[in-house]
Amino acid sequence: MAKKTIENVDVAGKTVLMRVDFNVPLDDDLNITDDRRVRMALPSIKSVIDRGGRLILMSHLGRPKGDAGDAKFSLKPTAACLGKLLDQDVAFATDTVGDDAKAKVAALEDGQVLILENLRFNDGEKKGDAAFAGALAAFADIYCNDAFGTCHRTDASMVAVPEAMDGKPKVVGFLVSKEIQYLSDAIANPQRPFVAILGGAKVSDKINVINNLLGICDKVLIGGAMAYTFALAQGGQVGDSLVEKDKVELAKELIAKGGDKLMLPVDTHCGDDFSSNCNKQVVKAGEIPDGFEGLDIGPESAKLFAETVKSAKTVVWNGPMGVFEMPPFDEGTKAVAQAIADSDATSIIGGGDSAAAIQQLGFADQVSHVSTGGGASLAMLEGQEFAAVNLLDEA
Ligand SMILES: Nc1ncnc2c1ncn2[C@@H]1O[C@H](COP(=O)(O)OP(=O)(O)OP(=O)(O)O)[C@@H](O)[C@H]1O
Ligand SMILES: O=C(O)[C@H](O)COP(=O)(O)O
Repeated sequence: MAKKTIENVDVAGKTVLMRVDFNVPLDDDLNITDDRRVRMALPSIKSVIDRGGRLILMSHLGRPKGDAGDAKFSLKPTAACLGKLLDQDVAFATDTVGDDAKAKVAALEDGQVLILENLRFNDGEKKGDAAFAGALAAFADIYCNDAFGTCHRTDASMVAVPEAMDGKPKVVGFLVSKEIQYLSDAIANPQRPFVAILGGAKVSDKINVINNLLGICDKVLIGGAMAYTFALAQGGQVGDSLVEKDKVELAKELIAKGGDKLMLPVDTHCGDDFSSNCNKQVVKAGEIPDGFEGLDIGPESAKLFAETVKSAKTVVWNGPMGVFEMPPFDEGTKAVAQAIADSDATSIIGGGDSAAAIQQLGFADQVSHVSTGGGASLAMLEGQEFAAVNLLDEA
């Protein structure tokens, strides 16, 4: 069902409390190493301030545990980053619902922006605490959720805060709206052939995604380390590869359920050490010798996967095909990314690492949509519904 968006509400002279996902990576000097999540929230932010609204942004950063105030979890660098992107001052409150936040909210003028400190510095955020939510809700006239990466969470700012703003407008931002449009439409109304490519480290992270997509897709291609658990399930030899022995039975069930739909690698690029300059060899899938570990899909698999992608009308990709951070084991991931970039299919890239890979390889502009959500995009591909979105106003 379509949700009311931020552009559907009159914000002039009003205070908007917007949940964003500014959970950005920081280096040791607290520089933001990838500001994509801040940039992707700009359309909603601008929509409010350009129409004379007063904007309070709230987010979490990382998973602080009892270390409130620790600079490595502070949202302060995002205020400077956003200020540069907007070319205007962005105020920063050193707390969430304390004296500094209250004073800065009261001082906000039309067209100005304030960022509150990390919501998770307050225990109430993860607990969904009503008093904490009530204090945040009291700041504003309008609630907006533009935090796609956090939509699968039921933290206070995602659920209890909009619930506490009963009677006031509760809307989605442009980013959440766009992400849902791509990720849920791909599943509900895919143009066929619909091909999913799943990789990454663990089968256990993606069991529900594989299960759900096997019911919807025409082909599900499996790469990454999780392919070795499937190889083991087929009675193959996996040498020293990363495997999840307790998931072998489940892999057998998925192989049986998938039939021809499930495509596993036919060869493996392996090495005798987890490093770029190890001794390498390409072997048939399930024939990895002792002393070697699988680090990428092999060239035959890359070709097969690329051909399958070429014939697709919809492609969803989550998780790299190998250890793409360590050349030459980035070749399988590159081949798949290149095939997606070359294809005319609607292409959706989900997951933190696949998004990073497509960016790193320079193909981000040649795909239809790169999700800002890791866990949230997986949850959508599993077919989950989000309480944080369901409770917002209908259009
Ligand atoms: N054959 C392999 N052996 C060991 N590690 C591998 C292998 N193939 C892929 N990986 C690693 O898996 C990691 C990515 O897996 P992950 O499941 O986290 O992917 P993702 O879903 O795209 O990302 P995220 O979890 O951040 O959303 C990468 O760091 C990559 O190096
Ligand atoms: O990076 C993410 O996936 C989101 O910001 C959610 O973070 P979380 O997994 O710590 O809730």
